[in-house]
Amino acid sequence: MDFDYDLFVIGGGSGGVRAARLTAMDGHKVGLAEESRMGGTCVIRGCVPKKLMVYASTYPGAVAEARTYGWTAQVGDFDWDGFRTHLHSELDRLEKAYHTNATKAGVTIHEQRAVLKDAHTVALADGTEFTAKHILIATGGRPVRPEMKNADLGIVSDDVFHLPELPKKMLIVGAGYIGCEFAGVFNGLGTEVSMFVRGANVLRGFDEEARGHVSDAMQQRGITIHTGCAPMEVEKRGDRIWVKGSNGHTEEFDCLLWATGRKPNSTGLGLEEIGVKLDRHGAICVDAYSQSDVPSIYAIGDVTGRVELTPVAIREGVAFNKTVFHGEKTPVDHDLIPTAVFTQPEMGTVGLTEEEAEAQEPTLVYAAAFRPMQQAFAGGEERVLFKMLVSRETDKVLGVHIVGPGAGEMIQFVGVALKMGATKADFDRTCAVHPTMAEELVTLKDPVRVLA
Ligand SMILES: Cc1cc2nc3c(=O)[nH]c(=O)nc-3n(C[C@H](O)[C@H](O)[C@H](O)COP(=O)(O)OP(=O)(O)OC[C@H]3O[C@@H](n4cnc5c(N)ncnc54)[C@H](O)[C@@H]3O)c2cc1C
Ligand SMILES: NC(=O)c1ccc[n+]([C@@H]2O[C@H](COP(=O)([O-])OP(=O)(O)OC[C@H]3O[C@@H](n4cnc5c(N)ncnc54)[C@H](O)[C@@H]3O)[C@@H](O)[C@H]2O)c1
Repeated sequence: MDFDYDLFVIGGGSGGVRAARLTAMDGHKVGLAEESRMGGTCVIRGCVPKKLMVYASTYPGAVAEARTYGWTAQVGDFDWDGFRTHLHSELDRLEKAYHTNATKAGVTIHEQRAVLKDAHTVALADGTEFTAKHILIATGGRPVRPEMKNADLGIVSDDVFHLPELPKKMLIVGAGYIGCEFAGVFNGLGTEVSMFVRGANVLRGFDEEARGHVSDAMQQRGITIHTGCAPMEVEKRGDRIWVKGSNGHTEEFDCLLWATGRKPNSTGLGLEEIGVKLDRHGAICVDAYSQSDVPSIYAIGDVTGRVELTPVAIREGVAFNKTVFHGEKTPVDHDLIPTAVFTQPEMGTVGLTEEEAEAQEPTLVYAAAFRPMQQAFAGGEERVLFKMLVSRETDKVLGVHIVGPGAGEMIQFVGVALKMGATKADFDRTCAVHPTMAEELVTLKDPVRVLA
C-alpha cells in the first residue's frame, strides 16, 4: 500500500521534532502537525523561559554579595515589562529556529491540530487527511488545576510568562519541580511567596536529606512553606484571592499559582477508538521501543508518562528513529538519568535516594555540608550538601545528590561516572580540583551512616 508519508508526527516539541528531523534526514517522507508553536513545552513554556527567569531572579543576591567583595553596587528596580518583552523575542527566535531546522531537514510542517482516524490515517483540523506508514504521537502534557470551586482564579505555569505585572504577594500550591522552581524565581524577583504543600516536605520522591536541605534554604531565603496543607476554599475578595488551607490557615494573595502536576495530552486524539491503550492517568501505554498496542503507532515524551524531561523525550525520539527506520531495535534507557531542580539553591541528583538504596542493599552514606568559600567570604550562612550512596558489597556508587550553586552543572558529569559504573574508589583515586566545591566529591572520607 502507498502512503502519503513514511512517518507522520503529531506534536512539534522536543521529542517529536527530533524524531521527525532524524527520519527526514535519512531520506524518508515526513509530515508533522503542531497545533500551537514549534518547540513545544520546553522551548515555549517550560525549561527555556523558566531558566531565563531563574537567571533574572538571581541578580539581587549577586549584587548584595558583590558589595562584600568591594563593589559599590546597588540593585535597582526590576523592569518586568522590559524583561518579558525580551524573553518573548528570544522565544520567537527559538521557535523560528525549530521551524527552519525541521523544514531544512525535509519535514513538512502542518500548523494545525491533528487527530487519528485509523491506524494509518491522521486528520488535520481543516479536514485534510494524510496516510502514513508509521504515526508518532509526541503531544506532550499540560498543567492541571485541582477540581475545586473557583480553581480558575489561579494561574498555571503556562501563564507565568505572560503575567501583566509581577505579583506582590503570591501563593504557590504544589511543591514538585515546578512549584519549587517558581517559588525561588518569584522570591528572587521580590514577590512575597508562600507555598501550600500537601505532604511533610517539598520535592516528594527526592532524597529526604537533600529535599530537607533545599526546603530549609528556601525558608531562610524568605519563602513561607505551609506543610501538610492543601487548599480547601478559594474566593475572589476585591482584587485579591482569599485561600483557606486544610490546616485552617487563611490568607489573601495577589496571585495564586497551581503547580499541582501535569496530564498527558491524550484526550480527543481518537486513540482509544482505534485500540491504543491508555493507563489510568491518560498516558499512552508503550513497550520498551515506544510502540503502542497498535503496531503502526508509537508514542514518545511526556504523553507516555515515563520520565517527563526534555533530554529523555529527545532520546526516546532518537531510539524510535533507530528502531523503526534503521532496523536497529533500540530500547530506551531510563536508568541513571541525571536531573537538576532549578531551585535556589539548586539540586542535582542521579541514581538512588538514601531511602531507595537502603531498601535495595546494605549502603554506606557519605555526606558533607559546609559553607562554600564564595558565600562564606560574603558572610552567607547557607551550606551546600554533597551526598554519595555507596554499595557496601561492591563499592559501586548508587546515587549522588548535590544541593548548592552549580549543582545542575556538576551532576551532569557525575552522571557520566555513574553510567560507567564508577566505584567510590574510582572517585577517590581522582585528583581534586582546588579550590572548588566539586572537589568534595573526590574527598569524602568516612561514611556518616552505615545502612545494614
Ligand atoms: C514550567 C516547566 C519547566 C520545565 N523545566 C524543565 C527543565 O528544566 N528540564 C527538563 O529536562 N524538563 C523540563 N520540563 C519538562 C519538559 O518541558 C518536557 O518534559 C518536554 O517538553 C516534553 O517534550 P515532548 O516532546 O514530550 O512534549 P512537548 O514539548 O510538550 O510537545 C508537545 C507538542 O505537541 C503539540 N500538540 C499537542 N496535541 C497536538 C495535536 N493533537 N495536534 C498537533 N499538535 C499537538 C503541543 O502544542 C506541543 O507543542 C519543564 C516543564 C515545564 C512545564
Ligand atoms: N528542572 C526540571 O527538569 C523540571 C522542571 C519542571 C518540570 N519538570 C518536569 O515536569 C514534571 C511535572 O512537574 P510538576 O511540578 O507539575 O509536577 P509534580 O508532580 O512534580 O508536582 C506536583 C505536586 O503538586 C502536589 N499537589 C497536587 N495536587 C495538590 C493539591 N490539591 N494541593 C496541594 N498539593 C497538590 C503533588 O503532591 C505534587 O507534589 C516533573 O515531574 C518533571 O519531570 C522538570
